Amino acid sequence: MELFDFVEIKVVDIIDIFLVAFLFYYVYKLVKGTVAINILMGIVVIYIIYWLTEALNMRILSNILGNFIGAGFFALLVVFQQEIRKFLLMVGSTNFRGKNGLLKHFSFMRQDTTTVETNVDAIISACEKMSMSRTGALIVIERNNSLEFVKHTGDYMDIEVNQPILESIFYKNSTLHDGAIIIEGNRIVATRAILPVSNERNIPLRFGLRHRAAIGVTEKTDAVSIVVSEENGQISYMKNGEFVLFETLENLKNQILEDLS
Ligand SMILES: Nc1ncnc2c1ncn2[C@@H]1O[C@H](COP(=O)(O)OP(=O)(O)OP(=O)(O)O)[C@@H](O)[C@H]1O
Repeated sequence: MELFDFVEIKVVDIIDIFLVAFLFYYVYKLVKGTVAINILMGIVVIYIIYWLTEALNMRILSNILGNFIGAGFFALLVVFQQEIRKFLLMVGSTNFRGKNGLLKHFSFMRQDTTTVETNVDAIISACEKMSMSRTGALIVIERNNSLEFVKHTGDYMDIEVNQPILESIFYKNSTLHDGAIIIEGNRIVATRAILPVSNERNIPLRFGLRHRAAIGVTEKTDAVSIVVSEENGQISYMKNGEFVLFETLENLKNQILEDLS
């Protein structure tokens, strides 16, 4: 008799294992570096103790922990509200989109059918210029999720994206320089918009409100944002509630083009 005769692995089991691994990977990615990781560890410890008390037939303790775990499921939805939201956004927007993405074949599932391409060249050139002159800027580019809720906090506009316009909006003495601009397709549709600020604890302290706001909008929607720091001219790119690292502006341009495709 073979040792593993009793183990029958079907294709479905393999898919199951992959999906669980995928789920764990994303849960870990979301909670890594946040306070949520401590809560998650607490839950794992309680679950292990519960499992042990069950195995050892310790009925009172296992009953108490069992009830706690049962009710805990709903508590988890509240505690991990931000993370669950981020996770659903990540699953729903990032990984299956793109030129060859799965959702491309299900075009009826997309809210937006914008065909006008954003002038990414103009955005990058403007950022480069603003970086050299230490001009602070915050640019948000809409993807599938509507940004109506942030647009109405600023002034509605309808201007074509081009380098001089971007530079003049963020020019220090301009009346429009404060807050964020929102880009839809190749139009600047709002200026002076106030974005939701991220509460993420693992954002380094050297980043102030402009950077937190740029992260915040990408946590709540699938938009991408670009910041030019007034303090040091550094250009940052944010997506899915995180900084996206890049080496050169050419890399950044290609990354944005890929994310918008
Ligand atoms: N919630 C927000 N939504 C949109 N814009 C914001 C928000 N909070 C701050 N800003 C913009 O960021 C500007 C500077 O903020 P702050 O100095 O705290 O940012 P920072 O991240 O340190 O960036 P910098 O490196 O440019 O100083 C503000 O004057 C404002 O224009």
